[in-house]
Amino acid sequence: MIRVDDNQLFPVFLQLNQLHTLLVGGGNVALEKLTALLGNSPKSMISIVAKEISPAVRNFAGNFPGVTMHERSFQDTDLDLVDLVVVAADNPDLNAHIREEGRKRHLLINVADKPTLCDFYLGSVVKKGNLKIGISTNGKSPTIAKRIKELLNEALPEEIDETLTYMSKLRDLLKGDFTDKVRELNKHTASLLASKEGR
Ligand SMILES: C[C@@]1(CC(=O)O)C2=NC(=C\c3[nH]c(c(CCC(=O)O)c3CC(=O)O)Cc3[nH]c(c(CC(=O)O)c3CCC(=O)O)/C=C3\N/C(=C\2)[C@@H](CCC(=O)O)[C@]3(C)CC(=O)O)/[C@H]1CCC(=O)O
Ligand SMILES: NC(=O)c1ccc[n+]([C@@H]2O[C@H](COP(=O)([O-])OP(=O)(O)OC[C@H]3O[C@@H](n4cnc5c(N)ncnc54)[C@H](O)[C@@H]3O)[C@@H](O)[C@H]2O)c1
Repeated sequence: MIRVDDNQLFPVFLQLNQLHTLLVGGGNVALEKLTALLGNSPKSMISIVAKEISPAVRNFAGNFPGVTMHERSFQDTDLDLVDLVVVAADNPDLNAHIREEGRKRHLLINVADKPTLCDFYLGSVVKKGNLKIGISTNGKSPTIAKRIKELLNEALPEEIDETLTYMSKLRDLLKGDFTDKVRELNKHTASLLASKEGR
């Protein structure tokens, strides 16, 4: 049986465009994390620090005005002006050092593919307009997270975004107190579950 307390992750959705992220490393894994960060938040402010920045990272990052690149070794002062840190370097001692220095500054840190060094994990993401679903397997299998993403991507219609926009407009139009509005909004969405209830 699954014990719920084994899964301690608390999901949040960050406004990365309002935060400053440091990415340490400029190789393949850095490119993957950069793609995930900018794919979701193209206006992110990201500083990349790496001894070597690959042409692929350079080309991709060049499309985003919020990204700055610094081709040199990491230094502790890189942590001074940031809110979040993602480490994708190929040096375990450096990972441990950044984690230690980051903790001193109360920063949240992700060390790519090293769950024990992470304060937060990146997740698989399903996006349909305003709808965004983050998927985590509690670090057990990112491959399964990716498959569930593919499944949900196929199952959810693109029109779901129109429904969200309609509901947002409807909420603004509704009169009455909070309870009245919630009752009305629930009435309007009941049909979304009708096929399930009809079974
Ligand atoms: C979701 C996604 C987001 C992203 O990276 O953007 C992500 N990994 C993705 C893909 C992926 N990564 C790996 C594989 C192949 C192997 C496999 O599946 O095991 C695949 C699949 C593929 O590439 O097809 C390798 C891997 N990853 C981790 C380990 C270490 C370990 O497990 O101990 C190893 C083994 C390294 C080795 O063997 O050396 C660890 C982490 N990877 C996480 C996130 C966090 C947990 C998320 C969760 O709770 O589920 C966590 C804990 C930390 C973090 O990195 O944040 C992204 C999906 C992209 C998509 O949606 O398409
Ligand atoms: N490539 C993969 O598919 C993969 C899969 C799982 C795990 N990993 C692990 O992830 C890590 C990164 O992998 P990668 O393929 O991106 O490696 P990589 O060699 O392509 O990139 C490593 C990056 O770290 C930078 N770096 C190293 N020391 C630095 C320092 N002191 N300051 C600043 N930058 C520094 C390098 O310049 C380089 O840009 C490795 O530990 C690897 O074992 C890689």
